[in-house]
Amino acid sequence: MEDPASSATADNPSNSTRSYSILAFFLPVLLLLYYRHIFRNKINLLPPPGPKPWHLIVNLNLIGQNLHVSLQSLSQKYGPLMQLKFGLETVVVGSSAEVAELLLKTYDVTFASRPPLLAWKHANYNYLVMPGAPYGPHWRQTRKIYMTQLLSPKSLAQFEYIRIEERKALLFKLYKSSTSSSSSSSTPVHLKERLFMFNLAIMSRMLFGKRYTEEDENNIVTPKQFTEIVDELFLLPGVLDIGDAIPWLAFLDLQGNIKRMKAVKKKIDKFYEHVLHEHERHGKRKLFKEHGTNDIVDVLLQLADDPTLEVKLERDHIKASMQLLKNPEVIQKATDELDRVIGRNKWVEEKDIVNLPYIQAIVKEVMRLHPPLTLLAPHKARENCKVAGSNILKNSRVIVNVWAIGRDPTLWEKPNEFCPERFVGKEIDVVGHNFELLPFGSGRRMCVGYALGLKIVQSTLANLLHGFEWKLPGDMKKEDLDMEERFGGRTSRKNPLLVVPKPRLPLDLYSL
Ligand code: HEM
Repeated sequence: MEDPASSATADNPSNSTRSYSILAFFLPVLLLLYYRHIFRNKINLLPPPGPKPWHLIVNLNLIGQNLHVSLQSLSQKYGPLMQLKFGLETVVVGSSAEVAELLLKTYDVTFASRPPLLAWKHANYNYLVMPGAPYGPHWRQTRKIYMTQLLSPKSLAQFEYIRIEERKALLFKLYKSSTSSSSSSSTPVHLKERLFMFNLAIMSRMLFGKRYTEEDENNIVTPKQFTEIVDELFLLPGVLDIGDAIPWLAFLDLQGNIKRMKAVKKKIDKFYEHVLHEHERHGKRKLFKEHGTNDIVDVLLQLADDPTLEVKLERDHIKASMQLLKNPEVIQKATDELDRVIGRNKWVEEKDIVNLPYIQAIVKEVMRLHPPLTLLAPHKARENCKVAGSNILKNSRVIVNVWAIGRDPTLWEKPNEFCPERFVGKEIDVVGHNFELLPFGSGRRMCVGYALGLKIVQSTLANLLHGFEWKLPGDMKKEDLDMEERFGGRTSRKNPLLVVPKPRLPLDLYSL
């Protein structure tokens, strides 16, 4: 009998016809599947929407003086997740609470690195300073040191005496200027400048064990030199440098920024060397023996001898880490709360803040409308990542516009109005849990000093309102107040805020 299998030979014409018809039937299906696969991948590869780049200048032509404002208006056209080109750099911008949550929480680990900006290379110890450090063992270890040594709840409590002394000194100086004028009207004070110096004094004592904000012949820098250095260090990472956008043009230093970065690095290096020598010379005899506390330089010098550290602390690591460095009704409500809770016979202490919900609401509202950093420090994508249906490419610079989120009309009623009441009785915090309010960021790269920053801001604001009535100088009206931010590393009023303080507590409280 003939084996049916043996009859199915290649040269059998009926068999070949059957194969062709099967192929003819499946080919369109296979092609369809293949094209669907290609098409779908192509969709997967689509970047976030954004303006079309042109030539070398690419999207830089769209950026005005205030980057956060330009980015906000572009995002109104292209959406809350958009992509731009700054030179050769791919820049992805998140401008809504949802997108911020995706970037900083859902895909936190993907976006936890920093782009290698020139400022972080030249002025900040070759990316060793924590805000500019790439994700990895050095950053992890530095962050741990800060969280467990300098900025732990215990250290913050130990250093409270510095904040109390500096706050007393600030309030005393404000009182002095309120009484210094011979005429009945007091001299206006440049409040922003005073607060900057106050913060700097606290940080300088906590970090270096000494106040470098006052004239002292033993100090290696004058207060003016010290503040100039700090200003440059804050400002330079915020500049848009052509060398960051087009790296092969960096050597030309077309804007002169690299020269500035190197100059400030030289100055800060000399300063740090001096501080380190002073600490080494004092050895175990602390500069502030009376409180028995170590400043951060002491802590870092001790850690430098620790053989168990994952990354050996070299002198440059230590120096890098040292670099940490309009409504009368509202005022009436705040002072009513202060009078009721604190009374007129004492100053506000940090521990009182929990009982002052209106003061807390004012701080939140200030941080919503005027976040000290309008854009979070840039993050970097460590790998390709699909976010909200768009593909973000590895090495993209990722920016979150917290200023735009704070003014998003879909999140906030009357977003441009100053209204602390919007926070009263609401569970919205500023420490990275609520993505509509992110003054300190969120996730792995969130501000490491948020607890200290908040303590200083809340207690200072409370005492400024408790201790003084505030008036605008002469015939200046509240409408004349300029609340516009200038973009840079740290935002600040474009024009100085001059105000006149008048004491409102018993005079003996103002003495040092
Ligand atoms: C009101 C005060 C402060 C505000 C509003 C603030 C805000 C911020 C923001 C927005 C970031 C970037 C977060 C991100 O990239 O996602 C940041 C990072 C950082 N902040 Fe602050 N900060 C304040 C005070 C402080 C203080 C007092 C310290 C130190 C003592 C500090 C140390 C740092 C460091 C080291 C980083 C980098 C963290 C990292 O890259 O891992 N900040 N801060």
